Amino acid sequence: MTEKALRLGTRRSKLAMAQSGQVAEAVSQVTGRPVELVEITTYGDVSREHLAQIGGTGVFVAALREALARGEVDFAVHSLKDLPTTQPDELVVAAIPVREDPRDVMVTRDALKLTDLPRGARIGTGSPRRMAQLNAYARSHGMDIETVPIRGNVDTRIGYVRQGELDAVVLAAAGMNRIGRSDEVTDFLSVDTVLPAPGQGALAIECAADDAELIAALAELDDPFTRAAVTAERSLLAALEAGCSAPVGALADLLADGQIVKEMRLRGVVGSTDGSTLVQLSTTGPVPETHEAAMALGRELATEMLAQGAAGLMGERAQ
Ligand SMILES: NCc1[nH]cc(CCC(=O)O)c1CC(=O)O
Repeated sequence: MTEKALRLGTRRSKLAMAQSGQVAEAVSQVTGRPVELVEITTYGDVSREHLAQIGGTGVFVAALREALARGEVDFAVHSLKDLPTTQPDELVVAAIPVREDPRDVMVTRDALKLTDLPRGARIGTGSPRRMAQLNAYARSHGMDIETVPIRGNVDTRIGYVRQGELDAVVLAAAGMNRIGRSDEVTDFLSVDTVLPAPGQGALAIECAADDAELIAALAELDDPFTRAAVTAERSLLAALEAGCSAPVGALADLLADGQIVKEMRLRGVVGSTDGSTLVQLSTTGPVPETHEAAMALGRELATEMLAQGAAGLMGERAQ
């Protein structure tokens, strides 16, 4: 007897379809049930032009959440970095699987590395976080670059390089991996150069808070270390009172002594998009074993960053 299929609500973009497809397989394995993809078309998908005006990736998350709340689908997969830090009561993030590569990468013309880009190189990115850190790096390394605000999906962004309009574009390694285009990456940016967005590379699997059976099954896909890390990163973001378009980077990782995990380190950065000012701090503590402990790690670092002037850098937006 075959069990009734679980319905996974997904956007139809290449990235969304790729990550939903991968999670569908894993969920099918742990539940023993088939998983059916249900495409949710959002206003943002229909009109890219309007997306900038109606507020970025939040609209996609909102549409999926509405479908979940209406019971049209059983669960949804989000890129954690696009997920608002506030959690609606009726929904729960039932699993955060092991994180992919959190780094940002570049696709450049002639396969150049960041350090080899010529004077006046034009680097496309719509992210104030990426702009701030690339411009700060250029300033401190005597480089002359220009960050150019761009938008669009992976194809559009890489297209600017292929067509010769830009020398480089910045993307997330995880996205490139998930859509099977990591071979086009020409430089992996060190997190010391560009700290990724809070939650970058991680996925959130969300379902209704009262679906106890599904929550229990999805819990098998949860990675507690990834969950602790992204919780700390997102707590930092929330405590800075910043949104997903703020110039904030955060990355938590484990410090190990040989095989033995000792501590969790949380790094944070906020900057002005021209790179003239960066507030960059890190803190280290015991690996958080509870949600509250992970939240506290993020709040502590935020307090220190605010004391060093982070608040004044938060208002900036991509032009
Ligand atoms: N803002 C768009 C977005 N949201 C999630 C990813 C892929 C990486 C991830 O899952 O963290 C991307 C693409 C990018 O930033 O290049």
